[in-house]
Amino acid sequence: MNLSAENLGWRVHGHTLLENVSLEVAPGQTFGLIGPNGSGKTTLLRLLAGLSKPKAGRVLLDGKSLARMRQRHIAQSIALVEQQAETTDRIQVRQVVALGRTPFLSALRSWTEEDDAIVDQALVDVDMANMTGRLWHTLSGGERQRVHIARALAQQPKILLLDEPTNHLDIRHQLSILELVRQLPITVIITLHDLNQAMACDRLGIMDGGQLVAAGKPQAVLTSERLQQTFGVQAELLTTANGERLMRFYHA
Ligand SMILES: Nc1ncnc2c1ncn2[C@@H]1O[C@H](COP(=O)(O)OP(=O)(O)OP(=O)(O)O)[C@@H](O)[C@H]1O
Repeated sequence: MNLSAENLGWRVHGHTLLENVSLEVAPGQTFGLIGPNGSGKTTLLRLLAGLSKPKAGRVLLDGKSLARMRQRHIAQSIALVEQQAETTDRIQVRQVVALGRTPFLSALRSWTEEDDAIVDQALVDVDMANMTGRLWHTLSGGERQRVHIARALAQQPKILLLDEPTNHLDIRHQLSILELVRQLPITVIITLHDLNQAMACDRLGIMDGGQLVAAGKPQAVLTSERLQQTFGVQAELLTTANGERLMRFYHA
């Protein structure tokens, strides 16, 4: 499924938080959104998910404006994992993940064994299958993060939007979530602060001061000029024994 944004703008109390942002993410691509704190990444993701209505421009899903689609219909295609998503206290892990199936249930379509299987698989995918009965409020920050990702996976979205999904995770779970995300045959837009991890995306978009200042192949957009201008750092390029390129950063 193709997701695109045309000239998106967003303002709060007279402050412009997003200005003239246009982008297109092709089906199956993993698009990394990077940029300094406060550059507008979360604001943009919320507009792309249809959770906030743009003050200017529009978001298109396979050419159709999100503004014309019902929330339930959007939720059947797009899942968003927010940074500080909260969930009611007395709810078990499996119930949280099962919420991902909500957009598909109705008076005519009740819960089936297939829904159970989808929820089970999502729990396995994020390595939470051994905690299904645990109450939400007893989970650590990283465990909560993984449960929220599982809920989004259970939604079986065609487009998955992830806002810093690795920020609470230990290094093993960071790597496995990023690997999982890259292997999903769906469109993924993911915000990341680790620029070396971002290099593994198919394409990157760089946000700076509410604008998308560059978009394209990682090596084409993460130039030393861009790192200096947008992130205020310099980078040294290192090559590992197996030929992988890594950046080491220091103050500009
Ligand atoms: N409701 C609001 N009212 C006023 N300012 C807001 C509001 N929401 C966001 N902002 C401001 O808009 C800017 C962009 O915020 P946003 O959360 O989109 O940035 P971000 O790139 O996701 O940052 P981070 O990397 O820190 O998560 C920030 O300066 C933030 O303080």
